Amino acid sequence: MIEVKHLSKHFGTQLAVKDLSFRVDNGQICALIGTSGCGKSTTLRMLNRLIEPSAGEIFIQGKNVTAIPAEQLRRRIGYAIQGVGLFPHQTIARNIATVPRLLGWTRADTDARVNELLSLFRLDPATFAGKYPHQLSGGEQQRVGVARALAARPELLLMDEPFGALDPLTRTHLQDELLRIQKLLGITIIMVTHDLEEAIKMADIIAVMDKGEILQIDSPQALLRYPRPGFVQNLVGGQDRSLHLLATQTLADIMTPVTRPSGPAMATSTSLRDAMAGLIWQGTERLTVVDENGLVVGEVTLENLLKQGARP
Ligand SMILES: Nc1ncnc2c1ncn2[C@@H]1O[C@H](COP(=O)(O)OP(=O)(O)OP(=O)(O)O)[C@@H](O)[C@H]1O
Repeated sequence: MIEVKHLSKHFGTQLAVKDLSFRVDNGQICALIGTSGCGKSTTLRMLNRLIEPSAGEIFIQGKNVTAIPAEQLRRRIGYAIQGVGLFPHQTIARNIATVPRLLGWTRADTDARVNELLSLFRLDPATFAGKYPHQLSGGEQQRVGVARALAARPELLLMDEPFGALDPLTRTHLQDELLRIQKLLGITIIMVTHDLEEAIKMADIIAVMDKGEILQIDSPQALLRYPRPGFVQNLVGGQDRSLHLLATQTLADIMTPVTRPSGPAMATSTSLRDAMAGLIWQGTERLTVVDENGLVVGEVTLENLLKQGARP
């Protein structure tokens, strides 16, 4: 668990981050979202002490991190940034091995970890380990950047717009990959984004920041249903708010249990947004929900879907 209490940062006379307090439980993903210059990156960089706070405290698993030497702390916290920052003259394997090598892992343990991470990110070790960063696509490089951040099994992963520079398809794909890996490893993630859709898809809790302050911190659904008037409402209140709301739930959340099929089959994990698109596309008003073995477990009607996306 990571807890931040009254965290502030001055740059000269400018107060870039003002009295932030929040908490992220183990295994959760927290997204910091807000307009450019609102203090997201500064907040993230104070968590691993790349920037020293002007005031406030940070606790990781109940321990005040100011008591931990910054170097040691950074090795316990993974950090992945937009544009990756891979070392251009080192192979992919060596890039990923950076922190394990600093920590003095044995060659065998380091090699095994590199192979494990490459496989986890669906990059064939035999093909990729010996390549150099410039020989990889942007999406592949970004995966290596995240793999490197995870190499020493950190308890916390900080990500600063990790998918910012990618095309929408690659971006969606990498978001799915990261969610899969995060579930597998149970790691805690704090990510900076300026993309509401990304925050809704990835995060358990979203902190909306403006001018150095957190204006609201809530689950995606609560944020969309009950945004605070003003900045937050403007951020989430566009015409696609109903679609965002639908994206926060899956068929498993709203299905009526049945055992007989009554329409096109969709998996329990399908988001209501995708289900709605599927029904519109197929021109039908009822769908069948199936589990991972293809067994019928429920049904959902278009009427029911519409209610979920309606104004609260
Ligand atoms: N090292 C620094 N020295 C002086 N001012 C800084 C420094 N780093 C950030 N700032 C200022 O602090 C404010 C917050 O910057 P920060 O990078 O945290 O914003 P951000 O929300 O991450 O923005 P973006 O989305 O554009 O990256 C900005 O006004 C910025 O100009």
